[in-house]
Amino acid sequence: MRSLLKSKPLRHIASALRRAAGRLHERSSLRRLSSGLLLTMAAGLLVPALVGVTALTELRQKQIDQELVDKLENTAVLLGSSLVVPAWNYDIQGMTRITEAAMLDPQVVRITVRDPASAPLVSVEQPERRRGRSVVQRQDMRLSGQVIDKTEVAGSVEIEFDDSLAQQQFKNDRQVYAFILLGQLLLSLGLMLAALHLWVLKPLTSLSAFSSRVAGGDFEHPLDWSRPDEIGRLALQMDKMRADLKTSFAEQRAILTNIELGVIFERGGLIQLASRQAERSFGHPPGFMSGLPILAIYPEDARAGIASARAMAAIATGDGRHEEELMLHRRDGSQFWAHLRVRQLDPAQPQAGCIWVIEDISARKAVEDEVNRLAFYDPLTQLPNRRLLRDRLAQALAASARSGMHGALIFIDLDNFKSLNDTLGHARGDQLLKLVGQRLTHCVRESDTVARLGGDEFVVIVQDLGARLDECATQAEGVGEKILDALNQPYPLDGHVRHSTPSIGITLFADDRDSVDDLLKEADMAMYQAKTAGRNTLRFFDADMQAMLVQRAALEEDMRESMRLSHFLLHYQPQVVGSGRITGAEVLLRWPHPLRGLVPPAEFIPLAEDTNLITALGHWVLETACKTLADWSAQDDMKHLSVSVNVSARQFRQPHFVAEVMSILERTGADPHLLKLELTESLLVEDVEDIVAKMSALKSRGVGFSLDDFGTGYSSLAHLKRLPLDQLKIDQSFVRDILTDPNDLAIGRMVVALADSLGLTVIAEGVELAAQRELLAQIGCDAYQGYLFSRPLPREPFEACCRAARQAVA
Ligand SMILES: Nc1nc2c(ncn2[C@@H]2O[C@@H]3COP(=O)(O)O[C@H]4[C@@H](O)[C@H](n5cnc6c(=O)[nH]c(N)nc65)O[C@@H]4COP(=O)(O)O[C@H]3[C@H]2O)c(=O)[nH]1
Repeated sequence: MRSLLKSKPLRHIASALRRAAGRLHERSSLRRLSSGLLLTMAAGLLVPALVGVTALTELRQKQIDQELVDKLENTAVLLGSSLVVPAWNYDIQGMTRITEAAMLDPQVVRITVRDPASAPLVSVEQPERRRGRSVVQRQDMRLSGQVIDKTEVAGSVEIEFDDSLAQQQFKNDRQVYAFILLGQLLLSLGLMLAALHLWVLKPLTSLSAFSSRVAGGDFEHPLDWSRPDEIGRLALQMDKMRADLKTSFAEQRAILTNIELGVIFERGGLIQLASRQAERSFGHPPGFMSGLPILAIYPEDARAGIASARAMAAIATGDGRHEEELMLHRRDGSQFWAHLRVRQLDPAQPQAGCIWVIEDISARKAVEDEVNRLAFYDPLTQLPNRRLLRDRLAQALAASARSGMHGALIFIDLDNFKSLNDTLGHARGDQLLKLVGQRLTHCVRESDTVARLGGDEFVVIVQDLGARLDECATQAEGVGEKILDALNQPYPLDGHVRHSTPSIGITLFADDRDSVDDLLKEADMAMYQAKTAGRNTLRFFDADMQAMLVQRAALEEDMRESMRLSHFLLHYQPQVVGSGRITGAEVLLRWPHPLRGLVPPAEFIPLAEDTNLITALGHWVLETACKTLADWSAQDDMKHLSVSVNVSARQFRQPHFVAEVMSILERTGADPHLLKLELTESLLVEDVEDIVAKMSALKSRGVGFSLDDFGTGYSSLAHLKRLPLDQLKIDQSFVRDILTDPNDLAIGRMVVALADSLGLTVIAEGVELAAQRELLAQIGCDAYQGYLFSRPLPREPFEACCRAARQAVA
């Protein structure tokens, strides 16, 4: 076989087939199928043909060889017969003629005639030797019959054949066989290929194109074939599959288009398919999500990496599913809350991809946020409320215990907010609270917490102020001062500028040993200390404050009890002109406490103001003072005396204050001209219109007004000019050092000058020394009040004092 293949034509065929096969191999799979079939068919035809040709040529070779042998033998016999007589006669010429005639056969190469003793008689040889094999035949020449009686050997003849002609003949035959074989092969192959192309390859090519169209999503064009054979059945089945696919794709698309969830099919990190809702959720036009990396749905910041890594890791290491709620990224860069569920199609084959189901939960989150906001935030200021504050404080304490860093809890209460709210109205009060919240937020870092406890109470948690207590205290004080300054700035409310001040209490924390409640209580107590210290200031908490607070609560209770039992008293302190003539008295409230003795008003008046007991208490003071006035009007030596009554800002701001005073005056029969109301400067901070109106109403009935503590507050000249005042009172803080402190003296002078310019009288309080009185007289002060003349006294001793003074002057 190998030798056969080495023959040239077959080599050509084989190499041509190989080339054809090679070319076919490079083509599509269908081409590979056809080249495979072609090779198989060629081999199937070629092998039996080669075997047949081989057998045939071998047979032919034998046949030619045999023919040569037969011919040689026949020629030898014939030649022997022809030469026997000449040989017997020793006729050389005759033998030569015969042999030369025999030599005409091209296959005969040599003829040698020998005598009986084998001596050559005639020998003829072709001049040119052939190249083939030599075959020699020797034939005895026997004479018998007609010439002699017995058989005699006349000699022998030797004939030599060359087989080259026979071999040539064989070659020619073989070529003919090869050409016949080749022709048959090519014809068969051609016919088979034509049949294969027509019946198999062409339909397969059409089916392949059809399946490519279906694979590309074209389900619309059916395969309209009617062939009864196997390929026809295959085509029918494929078309049925197309129809089924069309239906199921239509169903799938209907689901993907109408489902309210976003569905993404992802493989190898790329989005293969996205539902319409997914495209809508992410803000992509239809079809635009396919091909995008799945990471594109995550926000671009650092959380995205973490979130996506979390999802991938959970899918890879878990049971092939992952679920979480997180923010996802829209095409326009905005973000939305989503519930994300990721499932692997086949956990055994991660490369098969995942289904991502995305539910836009923005609306639900918004509701949750709203609920959360309502539960944890103050609706007015949008600041954390008490509940959230407690939670944040607990977290801050835990964090402080972990880090060893100190923090501070700052309690802020607005001074006089209640009266401001009452006089300005709730809308403006709310506006003020909002501004306070905003200012507080600007005073601290974003990580700190500003909360509103309710009313005018705010709390700030400041963290990480330092590892040392002193360092922390300094920092906290800085924050407190900043808050104090910020809240002292004027508040623009509906076109009017208002003022408000805070009292601030600060407590520090360094670990979680103190409970949330303890800390809040401490900061609250510190804030009260700030209030007691005169407001608009800040105080740190210390342990004594606890006791003080308890005492304060008890005091409030006692005060209510004393009011019920009418235990309060009025003391009268003389007001004098010149060297000692008493013109009137300031009534000063006294509280004889069953256990504590006489409690000074400086201790209980602020508490009465904070608890609003001052309104009832003030009413009682006014009524009692007016009764005294009425009593004195019946006494000749007392009827000229005026009475000054302290009126707290809260009391004055009562809407019915004017009516209340009128009604008391009427009821008691007191002369309004002898009643002087002492207002504090701090009253003038808010709603001057209302104050002017009330004062004017009372003034028109004869009631006089004195401005108490003048010089300590905020009164502006513009305000003062509008108030129907009668008197300015130089505060005792300026009188105390007026002899030694040039500033205090200058203030005294300024008050007198101001009073002159406004047409008011001036009274100095806290005059303890004659030198003080003299100096005050020198600078133009009209009246005096102080221990130099008398301490505040109960009514009877006061009356006795007045009478004694009258007699002394007389
Ligand atoms: N060191 C010193 N002090 C002198 C001298 N002369 C008088 N004082 C005190 O100075 C205070 C004067 O009253 P104020 O400035 O109206 O200040 C009053 C007033 O603002 C308030 N207050 C007293 N009674 C009433 C009241 O009935 N109603 C209201 N709203 N406040 C009152 O309590 C404050 C304190 O009253 P008090 O403790 O009675 O204190 C009184 C009086 O005892 C002196 O020479 N030296």
